[in-house]
Amino acid sequence: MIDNLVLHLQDAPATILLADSAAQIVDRRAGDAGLRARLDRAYVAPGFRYAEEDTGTNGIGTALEERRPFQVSGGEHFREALQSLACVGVPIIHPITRTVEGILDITSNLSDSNALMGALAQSAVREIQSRLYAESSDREQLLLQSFLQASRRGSSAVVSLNQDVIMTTPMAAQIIDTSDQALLWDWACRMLAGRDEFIGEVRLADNVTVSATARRVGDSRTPAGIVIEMRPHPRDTKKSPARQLASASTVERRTETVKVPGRSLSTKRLQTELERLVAIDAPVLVTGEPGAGKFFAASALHRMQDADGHFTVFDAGTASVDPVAWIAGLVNWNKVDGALIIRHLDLLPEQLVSNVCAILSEAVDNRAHIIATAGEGIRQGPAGRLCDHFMRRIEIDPLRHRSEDIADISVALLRKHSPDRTGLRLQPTALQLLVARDWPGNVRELESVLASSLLRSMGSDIGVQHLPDGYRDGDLRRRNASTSLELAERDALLRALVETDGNKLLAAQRLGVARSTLYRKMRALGIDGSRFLPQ
Ligand SMILES: Nc1ncnc2c1ncn2[C@@H]1O[C@H](COP(=O)(O)OP(=O)(O)OP(=O)(O)O)[C@@H](O)[C@H]1O
Repeated sequence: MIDNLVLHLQDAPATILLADSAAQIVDRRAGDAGLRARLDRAYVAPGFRYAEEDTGTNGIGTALEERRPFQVSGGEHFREALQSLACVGVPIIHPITRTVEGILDITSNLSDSNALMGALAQSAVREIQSRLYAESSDREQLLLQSFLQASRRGSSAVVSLNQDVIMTTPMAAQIIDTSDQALLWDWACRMLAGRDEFIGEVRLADNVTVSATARRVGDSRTPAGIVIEMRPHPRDTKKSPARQLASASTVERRTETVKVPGRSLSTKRLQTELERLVAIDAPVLVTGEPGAGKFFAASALHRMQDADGHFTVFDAGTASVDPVAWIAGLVNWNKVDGALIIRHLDLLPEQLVSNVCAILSEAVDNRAHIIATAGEGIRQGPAGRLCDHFMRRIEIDPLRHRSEDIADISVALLRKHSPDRTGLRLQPTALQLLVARDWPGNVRELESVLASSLLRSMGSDIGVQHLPDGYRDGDLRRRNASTSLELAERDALLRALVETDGNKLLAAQRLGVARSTLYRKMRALGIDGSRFLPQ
């Protein structure tokens, strides 16, 4: 490569200097006799070192220091002996390791300098770098590609490494020191044993703690290396001045297996979805009807992600009481202190939507743990545009679509309301009645029915006689609806009634039918009108 460049400069009054990563000249080529003599007199020759700290501003040392092409002419040189020269130095950066391998410099007499010198040096260096890339192994190339992919993804600090090489984004370079390479490698190898991805916290050598996601690159038998995406804890971004070379210690998040009560297909799907989301640091939106268990699922997910961490709950439904204080609280939410759950996002007052949008965008960048719950209608309201921030969604089915869950959920709820009386159960006939209902208020309604039944049963199993009024009647069944069309109609009708708080006129308008039609349909489909508020 250098020989090629020499050919280019054969007749030009310029010389090519090659320096190593310590700014020591290792080669000098081309240049006429006059220039060579001048360079000799100024000690610009192999064996001499041109580090900026020793020689001041110069083409080699300053380009090395600044890691970028650097042009310097005449009097801009610090040393007098160099002031009759013009130089341009270009760092040769290894494409895999990103370390500066050396400097290619073109020097001429000041009177002969021209703007093309810089372009020529840069194109030569590009050529050298692409050869270095071609000569690197497949493993290193694969590692580089994964590194670039992760770096492009977002704002976290990225480190790619194996036993031989380490690549860092500028942000990562601020966080880690050279001594951290072995430490990170050791941590990631231990954590990735038997899996492809691990999320946890790692304490670096100078007590900087970072949340890190480590991913294996390549197959498990012959891995090319590991990509680690790190997010420093804000209090740790500045390294402590007294660097303590303590040994590595890993602070892993303790995860917990949470089993959602229920045996329906819908609950099994929910369980699988929650387990999948545990490893993903992205905002999650949980939607469903009122009382269906959105918050229950959100807190289960949080416990699965971080069993010991706490979370802060903000209820968007109460934001209109004091919007300024509400949004100030949200802005000041400190991600270090755990996860954030925003309930009833669909009820967020319109005036706060933009502020929450900004907070969510930042959270997405920081991969903070945010879970929001909302009614299914969120898309239609002003808060609809917030949905775009949630790449992960969970939908909680209404209880009437998963009546197989009622037995298991009842056991959990009875235990919750009567922790001392374990083994307390619903008698089969009572359970049968409960299973046959529509539950427009979903699990919340079931919970309040069971809580009041418990008071009546005074410690014994719950029978039909203990159920509250209106829940003992076996005729109030939904199972008269037999076809899927009828079931769909029932759902639409019930939803409209729930959403309008039982206001039949509004529900009929929402459905686009006359009120008389609504009553007729309710009777035909066995919907109990008395369960909704009288108009
Ligand atoms: N699968 C479940 N097992 C046991 N309890 C549940 C389950 N789902 C919900 N619950 C309980 O039911 C009640 C209502 O649930 P939750 O508050 O999660 O509903 P929601 O969908 O967030 O309601 P809303 O949006 O109306 O506030 C809570 O007390 C919750 O603990």
